[in-house]
Amino acid sequence: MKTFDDLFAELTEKARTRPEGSGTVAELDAGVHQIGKKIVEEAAEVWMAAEYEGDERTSEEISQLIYHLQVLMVAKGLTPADVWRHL
Ligand SMILES: N=c1c2ncn([C@@H]3O[C@H](COP(=O)(O)OP(=O)(O)OP(=O)(O)O)[C@@H](O)[C@H]3O)c2ncn1[C@@H]1O[C@H](COP(=O)(O)O)[C@@H](O)[C@H]1O
Repeated sequence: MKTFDDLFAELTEKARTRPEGSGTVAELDAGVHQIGKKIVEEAAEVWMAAEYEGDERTSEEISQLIYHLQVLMVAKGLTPADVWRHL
């Protein structure tokens, strides 16, 4: 099972090597404005899933929100430690 740190390392590597067909690379190239829109969209999907769609769907939507948050972190050059220090 992939952890937050595993995914972050994978996305950081994708940003560095820019493999063909990577959705992460495409999203990074689209820029912070587009990534931000995906975050807002996924956050709304988490909310709707939590109210109406059950635990499995909610978990899936949360994973997608985490993914897009991580893409934003990579785009901005932020590390998990930059975030954790605010918790
Ligand atoms: N975990 C994710 C992940 N979560 C979400 N997404 C993207 O975010 C999109 C979800 O947004 P949408 O709501 O538009 O998609 P959807 O098809 O409507 O899905 P639902 O919300 O309806 O479930 C997906 O289609 C993916 O493009 C992800 N894309 C990639 N990853 C992981 O990131 C890693 C690198 O991926 P690549 O850069 O594509 O190689 C791999 O380990 C992937 O598993």
